[in-house]
Amino acid sequence: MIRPDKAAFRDAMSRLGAAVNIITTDGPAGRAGFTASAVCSVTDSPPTLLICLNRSASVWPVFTAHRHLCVNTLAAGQQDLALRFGGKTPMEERFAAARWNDGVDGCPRLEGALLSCDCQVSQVVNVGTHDILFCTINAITRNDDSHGLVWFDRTWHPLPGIGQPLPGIPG
Ligand SMILES: NC(=O)c1ccc[n+]([C@@H]2O[C@H](COP(=O)([O-])OP(=O)(O)OC[C@H]3O[C@@H](n4cnc5c(N)ncnc54)[C@H](O)[C@@H]3O)[C@@H](O)[C@H]2O)c1
Ligand SMILES: Cc1cc2c(cc1C)N(C[C@H](O)[C@H](O)[C@H](O)COP(=O)(O)O)c1[nH]c(=O)[nH]c(=O)c1N2
Repeated sequence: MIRPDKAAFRDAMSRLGAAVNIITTDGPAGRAGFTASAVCSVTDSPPTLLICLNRSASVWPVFTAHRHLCVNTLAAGQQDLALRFGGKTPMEERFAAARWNDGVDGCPRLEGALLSCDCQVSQVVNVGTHDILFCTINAITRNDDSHGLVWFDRTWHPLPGIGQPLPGIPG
């Protein structure tokens, strides 16, 4: 058994494979985006997901000022974007690395993403260092020709395409 200090907690969490997303927003406070793996389905009625955002992130004031955002789930081949949006890089350089379309609420939608969800923030709950943003989904854009991508054990793992099981594992 290991006492769950910060390092032990992170080591344990590194074993939870996760999709990685670029969360974007645009509006009066400007355009902003950050990388998030702490994204999760909450309920299908109404369609809701949650995002955990560290309140110390440079993007926090922008996401707090806006009520809309877009969750762009990275496809295999888009992993460089996760590092660009994962901190320290100036905002214009982050967005310059990819092509974007306007979502229904005006937030940047990533071209070629596995999935993009245009969302409205319905509720915010503070837990420790993070805000949990509960988001109602207004529109979904899917790209079924791309391959999935998982962050597991602090590195990338490409997945097969939609409807294609992993070799050796029955679907
Ligand atoms: N939820 C988050 O805020 C979160 C999640 C993943 C990564 N990150 C950040 O990305 C960078 C690279 O992360 P990594 O996965 O290579 O190694 P890491 O050792 O920093 O993190 C391992 C795992 O611990 C969890 N984690 C990390 N920082 C956290 C935080 N502040 N709050 C809650 N959970 C956290 C995540 O599940 C992460 O995959 C780090 O700076 C990390 O803080 C933050
Ligand atoms: C793979 C991966 C996954 C995550 C992150 C990073 C990386 C590389 N980061 C960190 C987050 O992207 C970073 O803090 C923001 O970009 C803000 O950085 P700046 O404060 O703008 O430099 C992150 N932050 C957060 O608040 N919630 C999350 O779920 C994640 N997940």
